[in-house]
Amino acid sequence: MTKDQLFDQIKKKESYLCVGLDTDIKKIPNHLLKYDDPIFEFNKRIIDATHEYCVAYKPNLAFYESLGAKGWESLQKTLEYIPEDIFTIADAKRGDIGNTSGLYARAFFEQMNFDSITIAPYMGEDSVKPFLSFENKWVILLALTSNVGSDDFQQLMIGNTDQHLFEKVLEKSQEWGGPEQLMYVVGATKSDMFSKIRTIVPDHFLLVPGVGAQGGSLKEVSEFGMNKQCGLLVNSSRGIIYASNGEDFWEEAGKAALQIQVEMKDYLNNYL
Ligand SMILES: O=c1ccn([C@@H]2O[C@H](COP(=O)(O)O)[C@@H](O)[C@H]2O)c(=O)[nH]1
Repeated sequence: MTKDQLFDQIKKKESYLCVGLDTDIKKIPNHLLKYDDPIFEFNKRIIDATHEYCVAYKPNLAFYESLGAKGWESLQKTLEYIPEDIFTIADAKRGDIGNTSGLYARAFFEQMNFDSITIAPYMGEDSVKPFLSFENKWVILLALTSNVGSDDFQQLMIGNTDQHLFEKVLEKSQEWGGPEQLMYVVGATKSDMFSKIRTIVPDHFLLVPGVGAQGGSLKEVSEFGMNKQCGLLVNSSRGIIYASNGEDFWEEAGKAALQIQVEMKDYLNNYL
């Protein structure tokens, strides 16, 4: 999916919501455990209930890989079930020396047909470039993450400059790819940094986790992070998929997604 096509979807659905498919076998309702593939059955119902209100789905690989071969199967089936016009993100946080990164890229872009993958930038250019050589596929580079530990490295000042390490990541990585194939992860819990980030990457999309369960503010992210093509994919995982753990879980997930979409519609009208 191209940047313009993603923006078209955002305008059509009046939404920049990404639903996180962090499907935990220990958290899904008991009645699904009778199925052969409970994870897929859960995801299928979540997708049915939320697809009208979101423009992206983001399965986090940890939830699938932790189940071994069966988890990979559930992931593949889930990916195939997601409607064609919805952007897909493999939240895998990969990155290694070049030849290894190339194989990770083939795993997620060829074996599986994800639109994008999250990548850790720590190993530098040769670890990221192999992911950028695939047409119509996106790299989403971790810049300023939502967790407390982002203080440890990402928010360190570099040498005698007034630049944080995450700002250097934003600046340097623009030599590797443009806004048509690179996005950045910026946590919703870091909304005070969005204005500064927009001065460095005015045109790129930002994937923003951290609203809902982590307490980030959708309003602040939208006010300070939106650009002329929206430029935001705001993720909520637990806040949507575990809105209820009863038999009605999918209905409640649909309502939780709708509630965010309605708020997003307002912000698109106000800030776009
Ligand atoms: O900085 C980051 C990067 C990734 N994540 C991931 O996003 C979701 C958030 O889930 P919630 O339940 O909405 O809190 C999850 O998959 C994280 O691993 C992040 O939170 N922060």
